[in-house]
Amino acid sequence: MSAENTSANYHHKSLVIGLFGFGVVGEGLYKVLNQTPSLKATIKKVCIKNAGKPRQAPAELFTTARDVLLNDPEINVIVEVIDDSVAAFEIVKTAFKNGKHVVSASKKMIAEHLEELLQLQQETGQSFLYESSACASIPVIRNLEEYYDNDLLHSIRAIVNGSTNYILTKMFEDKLSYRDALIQAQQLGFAESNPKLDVEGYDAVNKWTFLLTHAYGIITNPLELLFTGIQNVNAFDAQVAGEKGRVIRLVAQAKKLGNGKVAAAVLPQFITQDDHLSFVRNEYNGVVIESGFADKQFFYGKGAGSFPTASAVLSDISALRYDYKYEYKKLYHHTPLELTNDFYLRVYLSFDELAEIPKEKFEWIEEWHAREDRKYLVGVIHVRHLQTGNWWRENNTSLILQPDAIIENLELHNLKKKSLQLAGIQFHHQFGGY
Ligand SMILES: NC(=O)C1=CN([C@@H]2O[C@H](COP(=O)(O)OP(=O)(O)OC[C@H]3O[C@@H](n4cnc5c(N)ncnc54)[C@H](OP(=O)(O)O)[C@@H]3O)[C@@H](O)[C@H]2O)C=CC1
Ligand SMILES: N[C@@H](CC=O)C(=O)O
Repeated sequence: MSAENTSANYHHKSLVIGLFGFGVVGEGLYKVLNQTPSLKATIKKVCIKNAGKPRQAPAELFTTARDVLLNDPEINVIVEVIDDSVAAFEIVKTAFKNGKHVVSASKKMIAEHLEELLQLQQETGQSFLYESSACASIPVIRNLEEYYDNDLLHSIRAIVNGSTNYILTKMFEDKLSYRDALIQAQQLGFAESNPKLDVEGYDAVNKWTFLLTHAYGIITNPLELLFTGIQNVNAFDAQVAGEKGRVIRLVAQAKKLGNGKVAAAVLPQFITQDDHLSFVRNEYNGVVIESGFADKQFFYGKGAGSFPTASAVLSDISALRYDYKYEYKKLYHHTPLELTNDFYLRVYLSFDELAEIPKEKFEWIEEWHAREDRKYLVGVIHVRHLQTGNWWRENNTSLILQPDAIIENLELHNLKKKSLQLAGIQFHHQFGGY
């Protein structure tokens, strides 16, 4: 080991930080760092957008000129926690080119530019750490990166968005209206500046995009993945869930299929009481990993908010003291796995008018209920029928995955045969010979 690399030197490596953003996360980090003197990391300058805003920190710390931070040779770490993904990408690119390590919380920026960011990291050799952008306080990226071998990771199911989980909990446990629950999520600092990103599933799918890279070496674009948010989940769905002893959560999932490819989606799902995710309430996140020999493991922690997010940023800053970098092992050192859209989902669909549902797209329908106010069915459908159409998001239609939603081809044949035998007659009656 060279002189520079002794543990004593790691300990004394001084980190001089240029911080971008002083909102929920940035201010949280400022406070957390002030309480962690042992880290020997100091914020030299903070770049914000609006000079006139009152700040709980000395005025001389702030600037609106980004180059003051990016061109300062003493600053060796840029921490980027702003809410503008376009500006964030420019900041991160310049920071790399100027020889600075980067810690970021901007999941939208990371998901949309992952390939370019990977290339820049390779070209410049700088560290780029972004643990806080996935599940805030839960160290899921480092665990996926360091612990699980590609071959052993059978599946991951996770609640990765704190705001939607908070809204669902408040709506269905405390009977708060959707609007009031969202306002609370905003006031508590959980929601994105544009809350559409949370409630319509963009934030969760952004996170899932790069978690798939760390889990399976998959590089994809958020819009390639099948996703929606909680915008269509309604009181009727909650009532059906309650009758069956389930809760509804927005779940990101990925499963390695028998053919070695990975099925992935981010959709609302009914969660049974014995599922670890049923335990995840309010702004908490949870991750259930199923692997070859360990069986199930469950990670749980706060998925949004000032200090929980700042704690992950702090941990990334601390990791820079020993030059930690993600190795993207599944991408560079293993054979990366491929995403597939060739699988089936078992879904619940509630709607006003049956005429608006393309029944012919279903392989089969297992349940059908018509109530006074609304109707619902449970059936099995190929993913391509959801990816190529918007009908399941429109006309007040709500789609929620059944608990064991992903069905592979082989399994399908057996299930189909059995279900046709059991449900075929009833099915004909309900749909007039369909
Ligand atoms: N809140 C949370 O729980 C979590 C948030 N994140 C992510 O962290 C990031 C920050 O979120 P959050 O703190 O909640 O957002 P806030 O809206 O609370 O704060 C955003 C900050 O960014 C600053 N800003 C915006 N544009 C620029 C720019 N071009 N240059 C410099 N500063 C700029 C704003 O400046 P000004 O103060 O002048 O307006 C503000 O200080 C986002 O990417 C978010 O997705 C990640 C995990 C959890
Ligand atoms: N808006 C996000 C914040 C953390 O990533 C969420 O609600 O999860």
